[in-house]
Amino acid sequence: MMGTVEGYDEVIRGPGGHEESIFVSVRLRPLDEKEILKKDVSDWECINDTTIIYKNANLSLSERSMYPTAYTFDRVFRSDCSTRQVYEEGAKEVALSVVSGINATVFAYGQTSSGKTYTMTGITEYTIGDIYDYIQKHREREFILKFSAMEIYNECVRDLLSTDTTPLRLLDDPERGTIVEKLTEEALRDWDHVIELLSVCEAQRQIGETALNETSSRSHQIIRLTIGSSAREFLGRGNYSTLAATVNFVDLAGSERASQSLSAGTRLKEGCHINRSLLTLGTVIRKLSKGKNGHIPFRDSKLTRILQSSLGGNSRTAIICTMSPARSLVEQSRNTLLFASCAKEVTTNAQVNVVMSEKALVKHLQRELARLESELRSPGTTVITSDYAALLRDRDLQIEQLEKDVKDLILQRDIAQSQLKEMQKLLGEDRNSLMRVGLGNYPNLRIHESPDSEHPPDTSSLADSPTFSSGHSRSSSEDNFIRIPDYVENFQDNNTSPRLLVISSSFSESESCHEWEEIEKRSNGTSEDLCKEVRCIEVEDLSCARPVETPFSALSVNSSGDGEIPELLSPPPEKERISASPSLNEEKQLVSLPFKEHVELVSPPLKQDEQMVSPQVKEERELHSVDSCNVPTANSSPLQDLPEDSPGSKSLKLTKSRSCKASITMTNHTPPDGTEKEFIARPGGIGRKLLKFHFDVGRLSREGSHPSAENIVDIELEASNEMSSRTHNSNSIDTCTTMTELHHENEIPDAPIKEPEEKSNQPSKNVKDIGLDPIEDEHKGLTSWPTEFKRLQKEIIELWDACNVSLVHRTYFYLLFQGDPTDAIYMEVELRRMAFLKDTFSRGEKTIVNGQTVSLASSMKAVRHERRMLSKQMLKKLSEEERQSLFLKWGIGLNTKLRRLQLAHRLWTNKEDMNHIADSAYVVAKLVGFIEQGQQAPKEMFGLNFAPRTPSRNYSFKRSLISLL
Ligand SMILES: Nc1ncnc2c1ncn2[C@@H]1O[C@H](COP(=O)(O)OP(=O)(O)OP(=O)(O)O)[C@@H](O)[C@H]1O
Repeated sequence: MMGTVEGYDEVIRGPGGHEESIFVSVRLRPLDEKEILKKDVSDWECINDTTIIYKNANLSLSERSMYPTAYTFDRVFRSDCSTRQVYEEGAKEVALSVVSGINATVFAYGQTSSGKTYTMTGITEYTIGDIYDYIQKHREREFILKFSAMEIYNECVRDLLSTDTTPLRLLDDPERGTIVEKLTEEALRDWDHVIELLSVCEAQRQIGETALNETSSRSHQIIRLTIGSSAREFLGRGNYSTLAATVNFVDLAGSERASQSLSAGTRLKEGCHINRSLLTLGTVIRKLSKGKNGHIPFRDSKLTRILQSSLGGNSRTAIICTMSPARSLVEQSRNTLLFASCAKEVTTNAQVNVVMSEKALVKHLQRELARLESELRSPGTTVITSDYAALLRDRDLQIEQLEKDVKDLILQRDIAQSQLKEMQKLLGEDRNSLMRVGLGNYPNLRIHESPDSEHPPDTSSLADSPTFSSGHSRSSSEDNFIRIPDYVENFQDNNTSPRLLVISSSFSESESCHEWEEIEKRSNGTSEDLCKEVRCIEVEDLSCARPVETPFSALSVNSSGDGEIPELLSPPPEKERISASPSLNEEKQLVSLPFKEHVELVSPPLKQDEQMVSPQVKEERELHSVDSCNVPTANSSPLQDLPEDSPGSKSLKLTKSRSCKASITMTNHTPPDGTEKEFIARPGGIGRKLLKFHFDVGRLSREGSHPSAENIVDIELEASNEMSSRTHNSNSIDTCTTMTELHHENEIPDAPIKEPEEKSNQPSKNVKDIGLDPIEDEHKGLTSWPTEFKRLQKEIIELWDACNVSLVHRTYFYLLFQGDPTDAIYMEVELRRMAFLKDTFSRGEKTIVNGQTVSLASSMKAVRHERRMLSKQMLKKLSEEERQSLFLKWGIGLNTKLRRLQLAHRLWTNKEDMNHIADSAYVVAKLVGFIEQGQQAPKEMFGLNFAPRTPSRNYSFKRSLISLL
């Protein structure tokens, strides 16, 4: 693992790192002359080595009850303690870790004039002195010491060893953390050189007189010593290794209030900046003290950025809080102690940093490899260490998680199968039913027949129909077909992780097509390679719909992208049709999932769910089924008379959808060898499990009264670990079934959970059967959808954050998926994709997203760029008033520099706070014009594409955003 030692490129953190609390001590200084003159009294007393108390006898009862009177720390120092003692007992151990290759930080915090500089000056000198002593005593090693110093003044970083006052930039290095660009580093020659450099720093440091301290330090000062050491006997041999670490001595500026220091003008401005930095430091410490899980705003100030690793990362840290004993400063002193109390709870995880020469690295890796190999070869002889046990536990957890995933997918597949069965039933009963629901009137509708259909289409009956005219060619119908690029990328991984491939989506809007073409060009794929012709059907509206016995209208569609003219509505060929049985033996399993806004339809229970249907509904269905082949009219739908709350009482409505298509395909396919049996019988044998989840949804659309064929969403998911794979060209969809959406206004499908074992014995559940009865569902152990949604949403947000996903993507996804039960699949798909991405990044690997190679570092960079783009948009998209109110709301000073950039940098940063997420989404949506247009991207695009697909007409911005990914 890489460490963060400035000046060293490749630092390996050795073992032995452990969590350790920051060492916190408090130093009380004596009353100073001014305080004595003002007849101030000393109200604080260190009653032992660890406790300091407030001893004001005049304290009112309410004050006593409000504040603690005793505070305990690792060490407290009385006012008569020398700085040497403070160093020895409060900082030495931490500071000298640096000679052993462990980063260290010592900093002083406290109100102005409390003795921070007084203390830190001594600590710095004592430490460096001891380091030289150590070097003297360890002749067997060669040491290199480098000295640098900086100050943060008014939120600008200045090099204290240079006369150039140009602010230095902070750079983020994914491996080394925050780096101060161009900071001078002097190689130390000897002790005199140290003293010389320290006095240069002192002279350079911004000092300004305040009412409380004539030589008040107005800046935060960081003196940094980097020490590298190597054993002399290996030097020059090429296989040496070096211990490398830095120690920071941080003298913070005074945290006085502007009123107290009577600051005005420049001093007041300084106070604001100092306080902002200190405020952020306080917030960071407070948040860290509660754990490192939430968002820690290190980036909100230069100080916390630079000190990030010292405050919770790879560093040992000691904080000395200095305070005056004066009664008049009691409030400040309490604040200091509060800060110190929080700091006590913060832990860091320092590790030994080892820099290896290439040769040494190779040797080290060879040794490591040999060790691992021998462990693998003889696990029995290897002592079952706690590491090994932990590894096993991890594996178990992974297996558990995978089993859960498999169950979820099986359930989703079952649901889809049952829906598909309904469709097939519809097709089987009446292949021309779609004609009767009005499709014959749509001149632009074309439907593909699967080439190897067992039921060749009877084109004669349709030959004259413009709807099914075989005279259409793709090129002549561009306006009605969407060309969908198949950004199918094989995320081929080792055989322990599922393969995911993917991903395409598109809008029906022509601009979106252009956008796709743009992206296609960028990804070096030809349109032919990437695009797929989509054939969809569309049903005009409710008035055209007939009451049907199944919840779907279904068509077989050949979407192989071969340009063949669609010929006929036909059921899919037997071997490729989804079976209603839960068997996994089919080559592919097509699963339709409900999409809202598309179809609202009569949804009588599936056949296998018959027993779940109330007798009343059954009776009514029987009554109406007689008429099911007739073209209905709005007022002739017999089902309209059904009671509102009966399961089949919803009317069929096929409405417009935007174009969409998406494909997620796992590349391994189940060999038809009964693997599923194993899979079903041995859920624990995850390595041999295969799950295919083919999801294909054709979305129906219309243009006025003449809908155009637009959509197919095809998602095929397959998870396989050990299966021998045969390559599947995901660009071609062998047989797809276009489905309409099942959307029940009142019947909310809940999160599907079902044991795989049950599926062979029990009828598949239709979406509508799940979640209707929360109490019953609870009995069955089903999670309620709202709870599940929140969980998924939170997980996704966390993964976005971890993977540095585009903010625009997050925003669209967040705004589109607000908890509708039919969103479950999108949430699931997004979750999986992000988990995959995170996993890939965590292994330090790159992957390909939309034709571009993406790594953790590049995604980080892209998000930074995106933030800059967003900040630029603020001028265009937000009025002055809106901007100001946002700055205020987001705690950004109205006069601070780079306000817009600051705002952009705060967007989507606090993944714990859902209000923050909602606000961020709102701001981003506003900036990219999403809100303006009142348009929503089709949800399906998210199934499947990582890149933002803004429906915005602001192409240049949109493109630049997309190009960020
Ligand atoms: N423990 C101490 N014993 C004696 N004198 C002290 C002690 N601590 C501080 N002083 C004196 O108090 C004064 C203020 O100290 P110092 O400048 O270190 O405060 P500071 O906290 O760094 O203030 P600022 O934040 O304004 O820079 C100095 O004159 C210093 O000599």
